[in-house]
Amino acid sequence: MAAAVAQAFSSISNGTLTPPYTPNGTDSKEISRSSSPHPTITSEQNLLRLKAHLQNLPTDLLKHVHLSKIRREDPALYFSAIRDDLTGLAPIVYTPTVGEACQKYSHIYQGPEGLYLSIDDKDRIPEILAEYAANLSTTPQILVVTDGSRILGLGDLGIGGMGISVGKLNLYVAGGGVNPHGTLPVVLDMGTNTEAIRNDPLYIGLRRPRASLEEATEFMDKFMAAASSAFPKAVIQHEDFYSEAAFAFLEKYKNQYRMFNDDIEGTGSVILGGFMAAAKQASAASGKALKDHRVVFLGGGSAAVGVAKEMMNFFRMQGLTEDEARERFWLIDTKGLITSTRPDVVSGKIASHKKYFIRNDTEGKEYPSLADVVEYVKPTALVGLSTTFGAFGEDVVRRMAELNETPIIFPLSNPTSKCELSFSDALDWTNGKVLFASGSPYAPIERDGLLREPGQGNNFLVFPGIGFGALQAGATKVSEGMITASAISLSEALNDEEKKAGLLYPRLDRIREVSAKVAAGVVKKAQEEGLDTNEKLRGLDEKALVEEMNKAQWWP
Ligand SMILES: NC(=O)C1=CN([C@@H]2O[C@H](COP(=O)(O)OP(=O)(O)OC[C@H]3O[C@@H](n4cnc5c(N)ncnc54)[C@H](OP(=O)(O)O)[C@@H]3O)[C@@H](O)[C@H]2O)C=CC1
Ligand SMILES: CC(=O)C(=O)O
Ligand SMILES: [Mg+2]
Repeated sequence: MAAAVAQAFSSISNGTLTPPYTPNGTDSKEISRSSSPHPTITSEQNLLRLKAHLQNLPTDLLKHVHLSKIRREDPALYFSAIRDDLTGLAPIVYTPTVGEACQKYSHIYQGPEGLYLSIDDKDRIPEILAEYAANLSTTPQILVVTDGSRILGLGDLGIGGMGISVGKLNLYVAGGGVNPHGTLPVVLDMGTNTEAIRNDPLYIGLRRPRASLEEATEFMDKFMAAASSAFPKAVIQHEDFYSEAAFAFLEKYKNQYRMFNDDIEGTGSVILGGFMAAAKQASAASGKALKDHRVVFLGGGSAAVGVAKEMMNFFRMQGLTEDEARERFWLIDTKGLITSTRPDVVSGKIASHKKYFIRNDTEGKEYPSLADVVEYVKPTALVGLSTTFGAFGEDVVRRMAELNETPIIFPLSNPTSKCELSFSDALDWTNGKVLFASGSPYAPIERDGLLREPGQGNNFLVFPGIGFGALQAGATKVSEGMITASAISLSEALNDEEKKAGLLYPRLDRIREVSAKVAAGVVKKAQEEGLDTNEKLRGLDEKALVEEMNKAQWWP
């Protein structure tokens, strides 16, 4: 079938639109059968062989490339390997290695992995998607779409952003239990502003500067309408759009389509969930009321603003008003603390998404550096979403430990090469007192006879459950309430052993269980808000909903 579809597509495509992709290998059964040279070779042997081969490959990028090939040829084998060792393979198929894979996408390209749509084809998007849908044997349920403009903290990688759409969908399958044949990675090629990429002879995307937001919006309008019409039940996840576009698209489409933005909302959810656990531990140690936590953010982009807004719910739960909750946050960008007296704020040039968190209480004084802000605010928590490696320096981290019994420090920028603070420095500079979560994984460290396990504050703990829950509920949209419900479900997913070990997040090897709980929370909220259409799930209590989510999960 794939060949037939490819042919159908090549007849209407040009430019960078590649032939249609069979989502994560729609025709995998056929491929597996024909690629097996002898009928006595078992799937167990194939799995053992894959694991042995991976161990012999010298770099994580080579492992990533090999696994990508396996995923296209034999998804069941690929997802069996991930099922057996998610903790070991997540850093290969996802952050940090996926960042390098996106940077080198055109160099390691082995064939289409998803749907590549070029802005040059924007007037034919409805036709292209309708034909694509008509030729698929399985209907996509989850689409992850990027324009490649802000891939992790690595900047504008153009068409290389396809790697992130693929990586996220692998986690939808491995972590959330979505059927791989129901996943569709999409990249919208709108050019790239990274000149070195445009000049690379191997680059497979459009060699033009990135489209303006106005032109991009015209393209997105067509894509969102056509994708929702071709796949009316699918959930569309927006991923790694540069901050201005991310907010503009979320605002425009959130009430119109079944979509959410992972960087703004998924990250908001996962950090709210982890902060709930961290704040409780910190308050138990210090005696400080939960409502009195103070949070400083390094970064004022889509992730920082999205997380700060979602974290406000923590303070609302403590009884604060919206204004009082907002007062618990201080955001810093490259120009320092965002204050009402800063020249770019006074002149009105500040990006609109930052305006909500402008501080009006600094009496004309500016605080240009993180150290200045920490001294001024005396925060209980520090969150890094600045894309700046090592930005949480020794002085600042030591000061946090002087100010707090157990400082909460979340350096969340990805990949590891952009992370604000390593786990070992965090432990050393706080004398082991830190409550830590990073965006990309760090290994546990033994300290004072105890094994210290870092948290991984990464949206992959929630987006599979958000998408799966919205899908199962048949939700008409993904509401803010559903996002907050996902955070609460995540915070309630810690088991007794994990709580005793002081973890902020459930262990990765329980991700399927956790995703089912997150999805159930999302379904429940959709029902409460009257946004669900799946009548079969109505009237079920939380336990029954979790069971339904478990039952609906696909296993390799
Ligand atoms: N852990 C997770 O689950 C997630 C992590 N992330 C990570 O968050 C990071 C940021 O993403 P996003 O918000 O979309 O990106 P942006 O590039 O839009 O935002 C980065 C922000 O950091 C500020 N900044 C950059 N350098 C410094 C510095 N030296 N000091 C102070 N501020 C600085 C920028 O300031 P200015 O505005 O002045 O340019 C900007 O506000 C990425 O690395 C991404 O991988 C994102 C989503 C999820
Ligand atoms: C994790 C993620 O979504 C990001 O770093 O952009
Ligand atoms: Mg992202």
